[in-house]
Amino acid sequence: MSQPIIEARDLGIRFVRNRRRQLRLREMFIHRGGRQPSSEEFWPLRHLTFDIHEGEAVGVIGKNGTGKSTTLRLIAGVLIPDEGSITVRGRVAPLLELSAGFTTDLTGRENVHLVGSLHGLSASFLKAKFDEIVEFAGEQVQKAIDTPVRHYSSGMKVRLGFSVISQLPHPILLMDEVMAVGDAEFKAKCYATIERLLGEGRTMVLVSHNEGDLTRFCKRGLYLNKGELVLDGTMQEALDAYNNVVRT
Ligand SMILES: Nc1ncnc2c1ncn2[C@@H]1O[C@H](COP(=O)(O)OP(=O)(O)OP(=O)(O)O)[C@@H](O)[C@H]1O
Repeated sequence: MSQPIIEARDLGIRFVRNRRRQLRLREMFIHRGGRQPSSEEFWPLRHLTFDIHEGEAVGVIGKNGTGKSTTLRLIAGVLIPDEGSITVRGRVAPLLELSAGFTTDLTGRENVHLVGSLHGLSASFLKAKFDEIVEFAGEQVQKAIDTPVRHYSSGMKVRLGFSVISQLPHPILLMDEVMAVGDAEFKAKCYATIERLLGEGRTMVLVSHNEGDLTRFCKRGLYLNKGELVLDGTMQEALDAYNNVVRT
């Protein structure tokens, strides 16, 4: 078998949670002029080992705050691990959080060009595809394309983000709760695009709380709990394990 396209080995990352913001008024008086309260380190993810092969669609499930988005950010290279390693053999098209990394003071039009070029799309390609990208994002975005993105709704940002990112030729697609904010029309467009991209042999890692979306696209599932990979099996096995814990 060929080498995995994504290879995580004993992967871990440490974050610092600064306690200062959580101090109560009384505690602030106690600490006044004295030693600053210490920051608290924690591991949102630790000891993660998995391989993902080219063409696989893998769903990631787990309660809120269990490290799903952090896993995607590590794969995207936005975060650097403190332990272990993550090897990614191919370029990544990331659709993380609500947008594709838009600059909110720039207009939709400017962001399409900026984000597209940051991901390696040429100016001539973007010019040729611009109308298609905006049309895919829908009528509301079309009307607001020369308005700063800070005035866009969450749904509008995701629509435009998905529209740009789905144009990338990169072999790996990362998606974090993309369909959750879209309306029915956008979901249908997303489904068709994802099916096309998977049909082309792309690899996808999908974070979602929607069982329908996960089972629709992913044969394989990773179930994370408290920053640990509890189960790496079929999507249904991962969902069953997650639901057993949630219901007890
Ligand atoms: N930059 C950061 N600094 C400190 N803590 C962070 C940072 N980013 C995330 N965290 C914390 O790390 C933990 C894991 O967060 P993560 O966003 O990966 O969870 P998640 O499983 O994607 O959650 P959700 O389902 O709510 O999206 C949480 O406790 C979160 O508060």
